[in-house]
Amino acid sequence: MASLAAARYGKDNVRVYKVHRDPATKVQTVTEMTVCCLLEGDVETSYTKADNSPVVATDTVKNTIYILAKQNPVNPPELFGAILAAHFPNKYSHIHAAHVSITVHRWTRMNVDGKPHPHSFLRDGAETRNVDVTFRRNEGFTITSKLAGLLVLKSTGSAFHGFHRDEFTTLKETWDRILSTEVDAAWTWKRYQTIGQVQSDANNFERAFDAARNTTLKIFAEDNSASVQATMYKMCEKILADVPGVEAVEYALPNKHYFEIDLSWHKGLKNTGKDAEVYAPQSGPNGLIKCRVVRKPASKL
Ligand SMILES: O=c1[nH]c(=O)c2[nH]c(=O)[nH]c2[nH]1
Repeated sequence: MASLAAARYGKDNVRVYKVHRDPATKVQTVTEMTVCCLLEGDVETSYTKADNSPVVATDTVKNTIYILAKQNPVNPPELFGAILAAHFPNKYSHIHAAHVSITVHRWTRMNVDGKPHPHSFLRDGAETRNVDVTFRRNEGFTITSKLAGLLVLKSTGSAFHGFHRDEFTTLKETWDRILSTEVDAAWTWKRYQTIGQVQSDANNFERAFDAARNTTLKIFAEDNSASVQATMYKMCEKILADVPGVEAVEYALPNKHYFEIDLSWHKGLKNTGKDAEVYAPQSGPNGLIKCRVVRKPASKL
């Protein structure tokens, strides 16, 4: 006997663009995002009995994303995600939860002749701002904000020594190495009960994103890194200290290796250790270091 243990369905890869035109200044502002919206509820018979009657079609989900984007602000994405997620359980009594994931793509305003251009933008990097919002009837909203795909490199100021050694170990200790990673950072907010509560934190979502990005860059650049682990923990600590509404911070950092190349075979060329200048960037394998940091429970004393 089989039984349906979990099910959710909806539309993925819904691409949406929205423009805001300021009539007074004629300045236009654009947002481009990719949305995934999955529903959960009393839809079991659609899987087990080929009964489509409870299915809010995924095409309807896509239409709803467009309509709600027209009728509501799409910024901050945390708020739009919450509006969208709440819509489905509020409209359909047999839908109990909605999971919305939004990827916001960069369109950075162009500077032309030193002045911000009113309606022209550039894609300055693959970095995205993402959110995951789940709304469950009677439970409220869980919101995780993310920064993804931020590629960074430092050419010194990173070491890795004192690690465990045994008969499987070949890695040499280093006191000066290249450190490069593509930052994936996520911070989870305290639970919200109402859209009003999410709305009143709108500025905090914007500030938190800027703080998380600035903290990531500043600590990456300034930390005399003992390891990816030690550096990422400092980033998590700082974000928790700076953003009171955040309960947990997570990072996933690939360690993108740059190998020294011994060129001594060519006329004794010195290119290792302190003489290393030409390196071989590696596509893989790469280290992958993850952590999740939460606030310490308050002492009972
Ligand atoms: O910062 C690092 N952490 C590791 O765990 C590790 N392992 C490794 O081979 N190089 C590195 N670098």
